[in-house]
Amino acid sequence: MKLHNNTIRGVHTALEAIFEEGQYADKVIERTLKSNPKWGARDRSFIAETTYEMVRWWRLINYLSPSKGYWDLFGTYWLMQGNELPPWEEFEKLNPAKIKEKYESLSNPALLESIPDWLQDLGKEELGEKWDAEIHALNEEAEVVLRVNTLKISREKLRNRLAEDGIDTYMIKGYPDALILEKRQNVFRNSAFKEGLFEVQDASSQLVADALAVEPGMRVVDACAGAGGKSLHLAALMENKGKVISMDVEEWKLQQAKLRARRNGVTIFEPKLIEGTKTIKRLKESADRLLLDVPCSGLGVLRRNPDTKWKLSPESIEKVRQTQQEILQTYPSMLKSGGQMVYATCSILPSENEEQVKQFLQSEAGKDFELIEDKKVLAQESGFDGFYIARLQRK
Ligand SMILES: C[S@@+](CC[C@H](N)C(=O)[O-])C[C@H]1O[C@@H](n2cnc3c(N)ncnc32)[C@H](O)[C@@H]1O
Repeated sequence: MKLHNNTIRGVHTALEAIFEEGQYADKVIERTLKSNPKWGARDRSFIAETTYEMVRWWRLINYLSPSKGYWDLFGTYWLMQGNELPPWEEFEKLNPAKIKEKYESLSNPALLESIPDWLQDLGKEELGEKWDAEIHALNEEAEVVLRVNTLKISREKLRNRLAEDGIDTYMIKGYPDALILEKRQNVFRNSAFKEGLFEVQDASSQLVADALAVEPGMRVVDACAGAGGKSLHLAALMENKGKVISMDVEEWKLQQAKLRARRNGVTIFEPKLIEGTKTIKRLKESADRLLLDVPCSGLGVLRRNPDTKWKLSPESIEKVRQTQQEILQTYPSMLKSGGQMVYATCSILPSENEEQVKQFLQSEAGKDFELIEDKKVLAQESGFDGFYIARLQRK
């Protein structure tokens, strides 16, 4: 592949914003790509993919590179991918044989998987022998998965329609609404997306709404709805009949959800900002189903958000665990007797998952609840994001 100076500069600008200004990788890439309308489709995918991959392998690249200069870092990354460097003066300091030798003499697993030492220790402590294969799987590039909006089109019809536009997809067993892209490409510009015929949503994430066993006509509360990914799925499973009350503490996310609901043709969506415990109390025993898709470390979705590795800390994970238990202690009161709820995270750590549910069930707030089943979705086994999904019933 031929390298171009100006697209590499695009990658540098993005990396600077991510590592020096602490901005989120997805937002930075979106902005970088917008900054130069002259870049074609190939340039754009080079910038997006290279930035993501360099963020993913940042610790390892920094270790192998002769300096912290962006040209050295990029050149090191390029060589790590098995490519050759062009004879540019920017790459003069790089010695491919030296980098290879340094890589081959490595044995520290945290360096090899390019994660912080504390994360290696935590992963081992929580997942034991499953950790090594899990972090390896979480370092792979994610596939692009679509969720068909069955309110507007069937999976088969959407598949044919996308194929006409050169977007080939395949289906997999166990994920009734999913289509997986054969080849990574930008689907947001496709007319089918603009018409609300699909959303981009990982296959594991699609299992969450399925687990809630909703039916048309029910009153469903999605208490941590964010930008509404799972609310939209719930509404589709409910055939747009009943009510989906989508709550969050961040108003801007609910605004985004509102726009997406419109595009998806979802009319049973009702956004509700959580302004304190009062908002929760007002909905006491009013829901047939409750989804708690709680904030989490995001360690199950490192493939998609590799910058999470560098933003997390043991303290931030502890803080998020506290929020998870606070939510479990108060939000289930919104569920009617006999109703069901799902507690879900995109984390693979038992301390955010089954241990939280156990603590809830043993507490006063959980005494009327029982666990029906739970699913620990590991990336190494599923091939998709890591998730935890527990289904509980209120007696
Ligand atoms: C995992 S995300 C939700 C993703 C969303 N369900 C989806 O499918 O796109 C967790 C959400 O919980 C929200 N959140 C954080 N603290 C909360 C709280 N105390 N109560 C309710 N939501 C909260 C965050 O703003 C975030 O949008």
